[in-house]
Amino acid sequence: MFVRVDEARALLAALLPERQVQMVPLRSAYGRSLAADLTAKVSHPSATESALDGIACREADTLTASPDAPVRLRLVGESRAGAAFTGEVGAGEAVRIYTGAPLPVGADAICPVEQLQDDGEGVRLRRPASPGDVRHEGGDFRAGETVLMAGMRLTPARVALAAALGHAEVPIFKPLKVAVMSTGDEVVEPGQPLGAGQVYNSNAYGLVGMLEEAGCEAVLLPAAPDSPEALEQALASVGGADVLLTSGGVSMGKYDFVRDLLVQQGKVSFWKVRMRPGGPAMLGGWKGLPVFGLPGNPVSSLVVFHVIVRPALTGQPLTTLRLRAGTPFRGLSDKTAFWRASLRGGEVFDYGKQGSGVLRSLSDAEALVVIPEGGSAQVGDEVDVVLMG
Ligand SMILES: Nc1nc2c(c(=O)[nH]1)N[C@H]1C(S)=C(S)[C@@H](COP(=O)(O)OP(=O)(O)OC[C@H]3O[C@@H](n4cnc5c(N)ncnc54)[C@H](O)[C@@H]3O)O[C@H]1N2
Ligand code: MOO
Repeated sequence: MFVRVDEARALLAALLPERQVQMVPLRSAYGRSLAADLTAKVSHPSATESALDGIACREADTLTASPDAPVRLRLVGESRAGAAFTGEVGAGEAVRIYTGAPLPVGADAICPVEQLQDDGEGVRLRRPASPGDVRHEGGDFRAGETVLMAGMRLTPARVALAAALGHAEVPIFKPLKVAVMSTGDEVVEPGQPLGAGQVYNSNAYGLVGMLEEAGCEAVLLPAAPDSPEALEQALASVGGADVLLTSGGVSMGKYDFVRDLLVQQGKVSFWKVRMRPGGPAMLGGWKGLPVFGLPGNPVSSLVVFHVIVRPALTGQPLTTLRLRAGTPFRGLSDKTAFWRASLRGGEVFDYGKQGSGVLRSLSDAEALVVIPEGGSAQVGDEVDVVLMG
């Protein structure tokens, strides 16, 4: 079955097990997906407070203040974080105040120290005090408000927000356990000598990194040689993974045994996706284990992971931007093209070397330009751009 990119994503998502939920301490929450909405236990700010170091006073008293005609107010006390001023600020009065300290009753505006002349008992304001420098109770969020939604990825900022909401632990979807296995007689581990016709196993290391970025538990398996028996043995030893990613052995060659094994002994959900690079990708199952066969070419394997596997594993859609093309991008009549591209000055430029073996391009190019089937783009046209992390 020859499927579109969105169909491939949906078919993979449908083979994944139902996600289990677990509570984790905030320290371990980064990168995970939130399994339930999070509600604020407190308001932030918890009280109306000052955004600056200066004085709190009544705005109305200070409207005429200027460098040439400063307004003088009498100091009646101090408000600092943890020790609020308990009196009331009356007309012509001011209270020294610090960033984050509660605004005293009666005051409605702040004037920063930079605009004050202090004579010990009073202050002269060179400009009117500003109500905009008051931070209102609950201005950020209110107790009881739902602030973080189920399904959101916990970025560092969202972990910080969960802490501010008052949660010490958060419910997350248990990470999927994803095994990675390269295949091919020519594939050699880095650190070993490289013989004629051999290649270092780069795919597995890129994939493990991308899985960890996607919040999955990655299991790196030894590379399997090109023999049906060895491959079958390797698959039988996978045990415990929610899904297996293989690289290599899915194309038309005589030694493409991943494809053969799934066709002969397993189930094939699809073989080939209407995309370039990465067309020969396949999805199937072997004895209950979902197997996603990534193409061996290094660029193909990482691009297919990025645009199909990652969104399916995380449930997060692929984020695309609209940017202007700085170079033309050709299209393909029957495939979506994902061309490696560089970003400069708000425009996107063809990286040039689009061969699927040019691993360097993945390091140099920050983005993929998506040209839909039958489309193309000229200089100045807006195109969809996928950022590569
Ligand atoms: N006659 C055809 N030949 C090919 C077609 C086709 O449609 N007709 N498709 C081409 C496309 S597109 C791709 S992509 C590749 C995919 O092939 P396989 O998935 O079978 O991958 P291999 O043949 O095993 O390897 C391809 C290439 O990648 C290198 N490789 C493999 N594994 C790794 C690894 N772990 N790390 C680094 N590099 C790896 C391998 O040495 C080969 O150079 O098929 C085309 N052929
Ligand atoms: O997917 Mo192949 O990547 O076009 O070389």
